[in-house]
Amino acid sequence: MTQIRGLGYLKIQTRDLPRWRDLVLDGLGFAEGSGPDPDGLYLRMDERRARLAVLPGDADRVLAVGWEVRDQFALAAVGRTVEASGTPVKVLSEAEAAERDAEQVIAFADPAGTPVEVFFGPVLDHRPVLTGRGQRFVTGVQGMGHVVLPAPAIDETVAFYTEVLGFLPRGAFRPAAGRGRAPRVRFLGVNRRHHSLAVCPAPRGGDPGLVHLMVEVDTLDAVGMAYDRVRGLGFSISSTLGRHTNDKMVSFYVRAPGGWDIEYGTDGALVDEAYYTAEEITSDSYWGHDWSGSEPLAAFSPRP
Ligand SMILES: Cc1ccc(O)c(O)c1CC[C@@H]1C(=O)CC[C@]2(C)C(=O)CC[C@@H]12
Ligand SMILES: [Fe+2]
Repeated sequence: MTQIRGLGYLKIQTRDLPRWRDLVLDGLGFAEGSGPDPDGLYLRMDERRARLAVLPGDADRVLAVGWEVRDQFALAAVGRTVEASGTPVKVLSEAEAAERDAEQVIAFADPAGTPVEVFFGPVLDHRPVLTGRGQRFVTGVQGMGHVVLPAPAIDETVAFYTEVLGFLPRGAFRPAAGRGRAPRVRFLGVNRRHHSLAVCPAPRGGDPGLVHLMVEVDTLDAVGMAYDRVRGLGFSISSTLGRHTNDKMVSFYVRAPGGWDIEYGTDGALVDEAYYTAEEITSDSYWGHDWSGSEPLAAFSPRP
């Protein structure tokens, strides 16, 4: 069994912070929090100080995917296992951990080059979470949501997450275009959320290093209102509303500055490990999820 309990936080860098503010505050109704960088944008979804941190910079890229473990013993165990696999692990200083609102943090890169952090002891903010539409984000024991990472060497990356970090296989998808040849998108889970991570075959690594971040809210109305609002703000809809066949989530995808998406969904299923077996889906959705209007994802485009 894995030590990892869920997706804890995501830290990214952007060249267009004002547009990010519009998207996540006005559009998607995240609550504004605070953090160490006075110029940074810190977003709350629950009692955590910041689940999503958006920092200004000269490139659009992921700075850290933060995975949460129970305590210092679990963190030490993960650190030892990752080191033993031949991946160098950095133990962050107390100041660096405090900057992340955690008691202790370790950092390393996965085989695709994604900056990974594992932490325990998140600092809480007990003030009410004033979301834009009064929606509640579905977090708690399911973690913050899921991330989809591009991986040029997908097998090696999946092996790292499953064999070293202990993520559980939660099925696969082979997009129809390349059936029989295309490598599978692989879904991986650590809790009852169907997937906390998916690894997507991509021609290259590098920036932005993300395909999408999925966050879940408690009602379909909140999803519909966010859909209307981001369109009103002029954001590009990468995929229309639809229901996925594996996690049963009803969601849409909106393009964020930087060439990757935020998936905003509701009604995700809960996996019961007592009965679950990993399956291969042959369609991403029962209905909807029309990607035909999507601008190309940076992760799948040639480097400019
Ligand atoms: C198939 C699927 C199920 C549940 C999800 O949360 C989810 O994001 C997906 C992936 C959707 C979709 C896909 O599978 C084919 C490759 C796609 C189009 C991408 O390039 C980004 C989203 C991916
Ligand atoms: Fe997703």
